[in-house]
Amino acid sequence: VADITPSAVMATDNDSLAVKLIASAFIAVLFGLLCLILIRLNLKLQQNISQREETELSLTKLSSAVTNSGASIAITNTHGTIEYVNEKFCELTGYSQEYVLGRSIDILGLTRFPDGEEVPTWNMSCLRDNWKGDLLSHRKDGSQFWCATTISAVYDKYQSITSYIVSGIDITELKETNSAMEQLALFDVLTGLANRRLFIDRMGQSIAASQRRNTIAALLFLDLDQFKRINDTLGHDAGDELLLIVAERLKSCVRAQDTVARLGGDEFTILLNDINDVQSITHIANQILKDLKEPIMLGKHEVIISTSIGITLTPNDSQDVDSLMKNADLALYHAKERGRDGYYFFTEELNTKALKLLHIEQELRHALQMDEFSIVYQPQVCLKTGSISSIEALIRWNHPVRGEVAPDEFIAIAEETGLIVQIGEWVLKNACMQTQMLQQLTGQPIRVAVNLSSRQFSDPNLETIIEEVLVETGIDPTYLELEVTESMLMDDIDKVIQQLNRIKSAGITITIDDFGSGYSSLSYLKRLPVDILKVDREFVRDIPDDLNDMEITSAIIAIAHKLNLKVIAEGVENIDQRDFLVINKCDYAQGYYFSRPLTFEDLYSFFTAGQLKSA
Ligand SMILES: Nc1nc2c(ncn2[C@@H]2O[C@@H]3COP(=O)(O)O[C@H]4[C@@H](O)[C@H](n5cnc6c(=O)[nH]c(N)nc65)O[C@@H]4COP(=O)(O)O[C@H]3[C@H]2O)c(=O)[nH]1
Repeated sequence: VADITPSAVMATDNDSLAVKLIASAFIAVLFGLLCLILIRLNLKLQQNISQREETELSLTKLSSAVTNSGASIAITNTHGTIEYVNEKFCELTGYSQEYVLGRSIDILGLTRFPDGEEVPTWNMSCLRDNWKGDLLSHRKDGSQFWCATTISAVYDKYQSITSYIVSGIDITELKETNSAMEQLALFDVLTGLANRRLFIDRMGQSIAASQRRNTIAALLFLDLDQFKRINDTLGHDAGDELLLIVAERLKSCVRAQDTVARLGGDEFTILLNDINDVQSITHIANQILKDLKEPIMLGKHEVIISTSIGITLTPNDSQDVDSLMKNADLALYHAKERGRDGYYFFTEELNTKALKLLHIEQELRHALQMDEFSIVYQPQVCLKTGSISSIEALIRWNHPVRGEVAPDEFIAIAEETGLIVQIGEWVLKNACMQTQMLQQLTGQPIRVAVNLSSRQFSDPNLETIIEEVLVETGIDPTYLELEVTESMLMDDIDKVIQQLNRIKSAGITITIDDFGSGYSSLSYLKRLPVDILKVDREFVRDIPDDLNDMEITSAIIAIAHKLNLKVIAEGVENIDQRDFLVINKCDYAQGYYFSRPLTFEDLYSFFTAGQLKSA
């Protein structure tokens, strides 16, 4: 039975209030906790949202960077199957996205040049590291382009490759510019043959290879014998065409492993590699000589050329590029000296001769600087009057150690080295100056004869030099005589005639020296504007013992007179020779019989004392 007394009722009310209070407190705590959790959850959620937003933003940025990148980008799986390409890829390759997705990256036909190394295979682990290189790739239309490519592997958290990113930039233009520059730097523009730089580089390789493989390499220097004449007469275009034809013919004479180069002008060089015997070289040299002699059509003109070849071998002659070049040049020079249209192998004797030549050349240069040259004069006598008609200037070299050196010992070397041009100018100037002085001292109209060498005669500055000397020394041109030899006049007769005419028009006398010793052709003699013929010493020497010489001498005198030319005989040593010349109406004579060559001082005394033997 329930206690329903008032006190009992009051107690019951108090208990339920307490319970209620506790319950409400509990609920409040619970609610508070819930709120806290909710707040924290909300915070976390907000954090996540902003993180996600950030990630999304950076993904958008990245994707936009990839999509709009100036580089072509493709993403493939580990087998090279394309999963993504950007716009630039489509622009560069000509493929649409739809076409390439799901296809292999091999559609680009990526290959690697020039070393021939192939692009790494896609499914191989060799791509762990990034790969960079230039690839020759193919567009959809088949055209090729050079691509500077980077292939990077993408890894997952377990360090396994999940995909590859292939990015590339078109560098075709750059490659083309580079190869054009390389072409210019290493190849001859006209013929497309190797130029000097490339040839020297190849020589270095050949020298090394011949040592390694125990074989011979041969270096051939070629010089076209008539190139200058063809260039001068038919013009430079014809000359260029000729060089192109020669280049083709030379290439056809050699094997694939050989190098043909053009060093400049008409200088060609050939490098023959892996030669086992010298016969193979002579065989090729003969083939070149034969092939180059085949007629060549230059416009309407058919020309026939020949060549001279100098050959040197490595390792036999040298293993040094410079020495081999010098050797081949020397051998070429010798081949030309021996009469052109032939080949000559370098020998050690050639080298010794060249070294000697070099030494004398240095000495001659020094002699010019140190004033070691002087001039002696040999009187030339008029056989009719017995008076001195002129004097011949003859150079002497007063060597500080060797004493007086005769011109026969150094003129040829000076000629060979080209120094004769400077030496000849020195003689011309000093001979004119001293003759002018002699004229003033003696009051006599003395003419001076100066020898011209062939190099001087073909020097384009000769006429200017003569003019300058005439002005500088003040000598009247009618007192200057120039002695040229027959061989100098043979080269290009029409040009020579014009040149002689110009010199003669100034009033200068022209004499053909050593007449009879060379080619002596009467037909050309008739055309040449010369004044005097000088009978070579050889014909005078054996007069009166040698009947032949006497007949030749008298014939030369007669012919010269028929052509209205004067005659002078040189090397007159005795009275019999003089008498013979007088009887045969020779105009002038020169020789020890009248006087030896004299120094300027002796010549002056000679004039003043009248020591001349009666002519
Ligand atoms: N046996 C003999 N010889 C005689 C007689 N009379 C003169 N001689 C020599 O014969 C040479 C004549 O000169 P050349 O025929 O022009 O021959 C010259 C000339 O070709 C060349 N030469 C000399 N001086 C010069 C020069 O200034 N310039 C050039 N380019 N050549 C020169 O050197 C050659 C030799 O000159 P040199 O030794 O001075 O020799 C001179 C002279 O000394 C004689 O009666 N008997």
